[in-house]
Amino acid sequence: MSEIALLTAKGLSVRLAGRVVLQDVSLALSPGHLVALVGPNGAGKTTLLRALAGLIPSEGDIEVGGHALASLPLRERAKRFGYLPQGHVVHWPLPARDIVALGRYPHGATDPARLSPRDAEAVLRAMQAVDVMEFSDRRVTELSGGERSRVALARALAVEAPVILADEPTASLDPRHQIDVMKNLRATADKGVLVVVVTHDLGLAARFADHMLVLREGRLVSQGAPADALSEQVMADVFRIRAYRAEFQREAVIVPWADV
Ligand SMILES: Nc1ncnc2c1ncn2[C@@H]1O[C@H](COP(=O)(O)OP(=O)(O)OP(=O)(O)O)[C@@H](O)[C@H]1O
Repeated sequence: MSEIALLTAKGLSVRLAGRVVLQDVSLALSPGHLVALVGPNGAGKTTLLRALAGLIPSEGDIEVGGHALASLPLRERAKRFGYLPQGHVVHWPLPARDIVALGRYPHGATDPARLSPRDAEAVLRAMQAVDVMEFSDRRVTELSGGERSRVALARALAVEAPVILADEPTASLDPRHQIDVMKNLRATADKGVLVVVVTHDLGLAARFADHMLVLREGRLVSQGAPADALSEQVMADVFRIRAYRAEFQREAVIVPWADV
C-alpha cells in the first residue's frame, strides 16, 4: 500500500491485565482497500481493532485522516469509524431499523423515529447492502443469530464512516450471506472506504481482501497481498497448517487442508 494513508499506527502496544497482548505494531492503511486481519486465537486481532478505534488505551501513535486519534473529541472519532464488535448481540427488543439507525447517532440522529432524509437514506442504503430490509419492522430479539449479526453490520455501515472496522462479520452467517457480506465490504472499499475485517476464514480473506495483516502473539509478522502475506511459510509458522492453493475464475482459492 503506497498511497496516502488514512489510518496509521506507530509502535502500538497494548497491555491488558498487566500482560502485553499487542507489541510494537506499526501499519499504514489507505482508503479504498479491504484489509483482512488474520491470526490464531488470542493473537491480538480484536485488541488491535479496538485500539485502532481508540476504544482501549494503548501506547504509541494512531492517526486517522491526518489527525492524532487522541486529539479528536469522542463524537468526531465515532464519525470516523464504523465499528462492528465481535459476536455483537443486541438485547433490546427494538425493530431492526431502529438498531441500524443507531449508526447515525454520531451524526446527531438521537431519535430513530425522527430521522432526517439524509439519515434515513443512509439507514436504507446500509440495510439494503446486507439484505436486511425484510426484517425492518421485526424486533431484533426475535431474529436468528445470523440475521441479527447482519443487522449489526448494517448499523456499522450506516455510520458511512471513512473507516469500517468489522470483527468477524461473517462468523455466524450461512455461505451465501458470508459471500454477500464480503462482496458488499469489497464494494464499500471500492467506493473509497478503508475496510478492515477480522476473520478466521482464510479462503474468504484471500478471495476478497487486497491486503492482509497477519498477527501472531501480539506482533505483526506478515503483511501484503494475500498470496504473499499467507505464504506457505507463514501458514506453517503462524497457523500450523498447510493449505490447498488454486485459482478459480481468476480469483485466489486457499483452503486450509492439513496440520504440519
Ligand atoms: N480484558 C482482557 N483482560 C486481559 N486479557 C485479555 C482481555 N481481553 C483479551 N485478553 C487477552 O489478550 C490476548 C488477545 O486477545 P484478542 O481477543 O485480541 O485475540 P484475538 O486474536 O481477537 O482472538 P480470537 O481469534 O480468539 O477472537 C489473548 O491472550 C486474550 O486472552
